[in-house]
Amino acid sequence: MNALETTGLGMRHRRTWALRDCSVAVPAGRVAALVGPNGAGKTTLLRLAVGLLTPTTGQVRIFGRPARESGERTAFVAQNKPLYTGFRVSEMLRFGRGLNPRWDDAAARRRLTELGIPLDRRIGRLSGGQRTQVALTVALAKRPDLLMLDEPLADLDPLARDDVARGLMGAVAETGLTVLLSSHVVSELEGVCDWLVVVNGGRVQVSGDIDELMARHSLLTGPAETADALAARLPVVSRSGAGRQATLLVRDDAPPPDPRWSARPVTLEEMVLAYLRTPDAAALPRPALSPAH
Ligand SMILES: Nc1ncnc2c1ncn2[C@@H]1O[C@H](COP(=O)(O)OP(=O)(O)OP(=O)(O)O)[C@@H](O)[C@H]1O
Repeated sequence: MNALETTGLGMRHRRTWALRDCSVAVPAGRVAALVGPNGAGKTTLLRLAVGLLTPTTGQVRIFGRPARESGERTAFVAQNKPLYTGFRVSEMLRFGRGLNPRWDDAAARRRLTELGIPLDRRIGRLSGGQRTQVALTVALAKRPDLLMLDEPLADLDPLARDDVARGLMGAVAETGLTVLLSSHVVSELEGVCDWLVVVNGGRVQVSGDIDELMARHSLLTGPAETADALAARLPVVSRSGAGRQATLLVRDDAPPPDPRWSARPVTLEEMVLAYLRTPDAAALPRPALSPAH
């Protein structure tokens, strides 16, 4: 079962396509990273998925049902962490309890106590990391099956990022929910996320299991004068290097056919950057979508 599935999804604002022909699937139980440069369409995809925007083309399904019917099954933490800064944390919880029939107040209080966040403190007086944790706690207390977060790690120091990432992973382990989070900080997604979606210029470039994707890519280094000949024989994603040495990031796990070249595994960041530098490259075919609805 896919937690999120989009087919031919597009969103146009007047003449600008914020997202085009986007077909992706995030299987249930995954922690998926949504990565792309500024203006790539990440927020648009999340807002469409949560039903806050109506698509211009295509459709979104949440656990097999149209997004607008998913209601209580999804929770969304927007980029600007929409918390009422004048509220105390306890008032925020009371507010959430009143609005959400599935609200788990005991779990929310327990989580905040464990994090050392005082319930009587006003939201506006919390640090950025604490505010993110409160927004995350409120979202988790709704007991969603699919939690979507727009840039939850932005504006946080490394320690706070690590705390937030651990908090998310703990929640996934405890409840089995699916998470989709957008981020610019690719290096910090390693070990947190197990599914990757890359969007660039409104289009999907990559969608798949992170371990499988990394196993299928390698970084080749060798003499620059032979790079053209090698590149003609291999699916090259991006090319770099200066002087006499060239580096090719290829979508291939076989040893290089030229003994003057050496190969090593890619890191997640290298792979993502290679795609972002080459907007025409794509690691698709896409993951299997469920049969046409
Ligand atoms: N309401 C709108 N009206 C016009 N254009 C919009 C609107 N919302 C988004 N866009 C455009 O659509 C594109 C995608 O925007 P989106 O916010 O989805 O990108 P993003 O990947 O989340 O970017 P960032 O990483 O900077 O947050 C951008 O070019 C943006 O300017």
